[in-house]
Amino acid sequence: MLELTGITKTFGGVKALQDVAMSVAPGEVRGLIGPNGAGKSTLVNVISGLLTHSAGTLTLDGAPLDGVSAQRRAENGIARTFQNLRVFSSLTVQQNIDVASYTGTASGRGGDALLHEAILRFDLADRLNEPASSLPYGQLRRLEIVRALALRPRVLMLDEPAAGMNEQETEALGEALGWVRDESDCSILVIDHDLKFIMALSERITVLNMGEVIADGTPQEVSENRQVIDAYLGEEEHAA
Ligand SMILES: Nc1ncnc2c1ncn2[C@@H]1O[C@H](COP(=O)(O)OP(=O)(O)OP(=O)(O)O)[C@@H](O)[C@H]1O
Repeated sequence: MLELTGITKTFGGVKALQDVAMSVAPGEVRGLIGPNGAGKSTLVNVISGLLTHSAGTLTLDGAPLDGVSAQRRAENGIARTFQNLRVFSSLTVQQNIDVASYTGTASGRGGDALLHEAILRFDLADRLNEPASSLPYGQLRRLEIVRALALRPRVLMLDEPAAGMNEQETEALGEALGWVRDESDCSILVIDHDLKFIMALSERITVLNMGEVIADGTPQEVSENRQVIDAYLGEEEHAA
């Protein structure tokens, strides 16, 4: 269980996060949505240890993460992808995955069979021996996710995985992530602006606005929440 209490992050005078509380249960998919600048990426950066929070506490399975380096957190099972792609373009797809496998704790969670299945589900099996630089954009994004899965994470954080994908690619991505949700005990925290995608995938959703949590609930609960409609969804999405 990943647990955040009172998380605050300031950049100079800007309060990017204010008193944020959130928990992600084992195996749960939690969506994180909100308008541009709401603090979503900052929150993922704080959880992964790229940024140090200004106040509050975060724990993984009861153990405090405060002061634990980003690398250590990754070794302890917190994996992530970035808004901008960060694969090793001169290595093959397989090598990219292997590097992550060696880096991970490989403590037995998941196992090779699960990783093999992930390569199939994320539609990379035909491209394993090709350099990552030869992959089209959608496949590169999927490679990033499989590489993160190769770390055998307990918590996988995805920062806008569907960004730049067409409807078909987004649908396929949603199906593959649904498989991760159903077949592994890995929790997923996913940011995206594609509401159809996020509503279908997430069991619970946290909504941030100007650094504060304004709603936390099932997709249906948050889509009917007046504050969320006013701050982010708008009447049209609500009606849809
Ligand atoms: N390194 C930084 N230095 C100064 N301000 C920052 C920094 N990173 C983020 N901010 C500010 O913190 C706030 C939250 O930004 P953040 O990128 O977390 O929002 P977001 O919800 O992820 O937005 P988007 O949906 O556009 O990606 C914004 O006001 C942003 O300008």
